[in-house]
Amino acid sequence: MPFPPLFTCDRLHWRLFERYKIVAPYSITGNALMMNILTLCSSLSLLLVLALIRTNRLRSTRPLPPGPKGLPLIGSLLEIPSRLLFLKLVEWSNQSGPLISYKVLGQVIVVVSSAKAAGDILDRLSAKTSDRPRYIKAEYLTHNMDFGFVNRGAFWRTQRRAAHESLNVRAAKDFQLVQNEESRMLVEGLLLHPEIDIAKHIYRHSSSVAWRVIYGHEALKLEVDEPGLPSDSFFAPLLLAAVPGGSIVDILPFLHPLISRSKFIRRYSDEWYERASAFFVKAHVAPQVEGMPSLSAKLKELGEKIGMSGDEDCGWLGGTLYIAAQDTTATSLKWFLIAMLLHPQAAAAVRRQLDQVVGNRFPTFEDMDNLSHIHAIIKEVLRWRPPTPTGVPHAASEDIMYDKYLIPKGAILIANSWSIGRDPSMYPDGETFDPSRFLDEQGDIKPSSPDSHDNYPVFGHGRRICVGKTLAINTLLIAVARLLWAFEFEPVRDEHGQLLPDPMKFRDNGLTVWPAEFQIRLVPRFPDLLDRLDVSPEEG
Ligand code: HEM
Repeated sequence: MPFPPLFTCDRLHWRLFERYKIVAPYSITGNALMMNILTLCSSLSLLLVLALIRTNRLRSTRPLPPGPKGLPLIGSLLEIPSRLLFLKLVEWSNQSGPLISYKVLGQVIVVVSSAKAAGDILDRLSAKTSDRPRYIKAEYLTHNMDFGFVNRGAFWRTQRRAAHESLNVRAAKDFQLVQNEESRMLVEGLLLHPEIDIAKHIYRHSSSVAWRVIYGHEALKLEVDEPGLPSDSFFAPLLLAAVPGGSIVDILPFLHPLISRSKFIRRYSDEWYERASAFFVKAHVAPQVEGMPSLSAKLKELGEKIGMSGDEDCGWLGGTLYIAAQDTTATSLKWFLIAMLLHPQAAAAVRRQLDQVVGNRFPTFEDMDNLSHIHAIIKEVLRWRPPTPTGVPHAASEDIMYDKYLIPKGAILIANSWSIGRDPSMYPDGETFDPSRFLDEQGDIKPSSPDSHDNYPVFGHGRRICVGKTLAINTLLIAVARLLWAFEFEPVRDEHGQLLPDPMKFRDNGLTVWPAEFQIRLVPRFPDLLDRLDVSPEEG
């Protein structure tokens, strides 16, 4: 059965199908096929008319920010890579400046690549720039239950407030107990099980912190997965769907009526939703470890007072946080290890401070005020290799005049945190990994620059700023301090010499970008390391 005309084997078809792994509608036959062709053709014509109207409307006002011209009507569709969008955005920003725009089928996408522009547009104008673009594929997957992907409205506000109640700077202190225990387990696991891939240790650690903080259950084990716990790859479709152009239905929204009516095409998303929903709700309602603080426990206690009483709402709030937390934290730790392999002098500088401040005992949260180098190294890792280099896109809810440009209502706004972290006015020589850029002459952390969010531009902006920022930083602080204290990191060698990772080799996981697989050898710094880890959770 041939494809409908739209899907003939041209470059566009190949790119779309190669990227989105769309199942060709081979099963559509006869009249149904004719109807679908007609629907598609009429929808396409409608879309082209809309694109023309939009283009003309914009031409009559101020210009859009500069950027690639693209082709008539389809804009830059063919220039957008199917993977690692951020590399293309960085290239265009380097050519055209800190505020650029491009179009895909009439949709305007504005990319913000300097700290000042991000501060002006995404922070100070956040009343107009904190919506999310519509993510149709994510809607199929989550049924609009993930508040990170929905527009501002009553549901977003209630969920965001409940998340903030449990994760703000003060509340996050309650979870240091979990972070202590988990970072100790990470070191112990790496020491006792060097045969297990380091990525698996890290994945267990970051997932387990999130799992315990959110649902209050026992720690996740390295070997035995929690029954029914979705693997990291399970969440990948959602992370992919949240990148602009990350799904075919978001590029060609006229397919939505067709897809939404076809149970056959939607069945994967529907099954995904059922499985995710069952898992999150079960995790929320199951009894928690007694006395353990957790988001679920708080929701059960406060319930209706904060408008969060239904198990589905509560389960999905936990699920939203779990998805947002585990992969971003694990990705940061992987980039940290790569940075340490490539820059052993930076690791040595931190260890000198660790040896002075904590000596032979296990570092604790109480040491953190005296460990400026640990803070600096985390800021630098997240600046140098932001785990979410294109952030989570915002949308403009009104026309905005910025500088001499128009950012039209409905434009998708991308905070290009890769380039913001290389903004020469704040981070000169941005390609170089140099944690000392954050330290003053006394070795203390320097006051942060304006619009830098405490030199953590990677956590986003405005009303949408990452709600788990403090939790994430605390998880990283204690894990990084303990890893550097416990081990020397060495590259693995083969007959040709050292196998050093290539920091420009990436694995695209949608919103997060991982380093390509790498190998590392961890050498304990103390012969009796295992005994030194034996601390009570309160001390630890
Ligand atoms: C290093 C780790 C992390 C990074 C780099 C990161 C980064 C981000 C970014 C860039 C955004 C989008 C902000 C914006 O739209 O301007 C975001 C949003 C979000 N983050 Fe994180 N995040 C991390 C850890 C966490 C953790 C640990 C949690 C939860 C426990 C979390 C929960 C969320 C949620 C729920 C949102 C959506 C907020 C909303 O739309 O209102 N994140 N994060």
